[in-house]
Amino acid sequence: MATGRTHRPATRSRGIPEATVARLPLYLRALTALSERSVPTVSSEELAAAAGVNSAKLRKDFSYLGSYGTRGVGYDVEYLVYQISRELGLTQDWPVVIVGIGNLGAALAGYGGFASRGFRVAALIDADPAMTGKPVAGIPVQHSDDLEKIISEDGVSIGVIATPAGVAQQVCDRLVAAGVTSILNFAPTVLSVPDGVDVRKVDLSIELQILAFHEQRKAGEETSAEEGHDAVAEPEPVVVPPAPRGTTGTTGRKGPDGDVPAVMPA
Ligand SMILES: NC(=O)c1ccc[n+]([C@@H]2O[C@H](COP(=O)([O-])OP(=O)(O)OC[C@H]3O[C@@H](n4cnc5c(N)ncnc54)[C@H](O)[C@@H]3O)[C@@H](O)[C@H]2O)c1
Repeated sequence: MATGRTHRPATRSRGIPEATVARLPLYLRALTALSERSVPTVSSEELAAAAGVNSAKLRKDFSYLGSYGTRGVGYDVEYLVYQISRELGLTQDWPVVIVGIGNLGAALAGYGGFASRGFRVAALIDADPAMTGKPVAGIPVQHSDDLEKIISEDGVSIGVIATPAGVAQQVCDRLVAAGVTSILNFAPTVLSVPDGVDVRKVDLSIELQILAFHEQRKAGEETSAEEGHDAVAEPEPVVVPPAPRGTTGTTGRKGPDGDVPAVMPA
């Protein structure tokens, strides 16, 4: 079933760059917080700071949405919430299935942030017969034998994989064959999917490893400062050219605002 990795162009069909798409949820989160405080307008600088993005980049991103704000007033918060939600496809309900209802799957099932962002947990699926029928976060778990039936009946296009790594590819293949075209993978394995299927991977241990790298670096800098001599000279940075269009870069670590840094340590 799996025929290879998905390669997506760096620009979506409607002309919005992938890096901009990756920042839209950051703007939306900041705008939603403003909306909840009934703040009517926001300047690009304030919103950029709240989203952790540079303000020139924010203005460029919003220009793709056709949103330019009003000089001296800023952006209308409610209208931007609507525009970004519409762009991200969040003005419609997305049924989601979670496969693998162990520690992680159960925690995800109970996560209120899905529903509030337009993702309805349509079904919880697990291979363990002892789990079948048991309610988790108020939803009865269904057996994985019925996966295909559940996907087609609920018109599900997004699947979350929270199974052990060893079965994740097989689960992924079944989800895709049943009609799922977007997968959020928590299992620590690389999934192969046919063209037209998007996979996003979440791995908290990788994030921790990156933090460990920075901690180690900070500790090294402090030791050098305490010893009263200059830190060991950093090697010259190597300038990494941007990946060619149409490829999925894997070497660059994404910054918080979705950028792949152009300069990486040697
Ligand atoms: N991405 C992250 O940051 C992160 C964090 C924690 C755990 N994980 C990963 O998430 C996965 C689940 O972790 P966990 O602690 O919940 O494990 P767990 O053992 O508690 O749960 C796994 C569940 O998957 C079910 N399962 C097994 N094979 C299945 C199949 N073929 N179809 C459907 N269900 C199946 C099991 O019955 C079990 O209920 C693991 O791969 C783990 O490494 C990732």
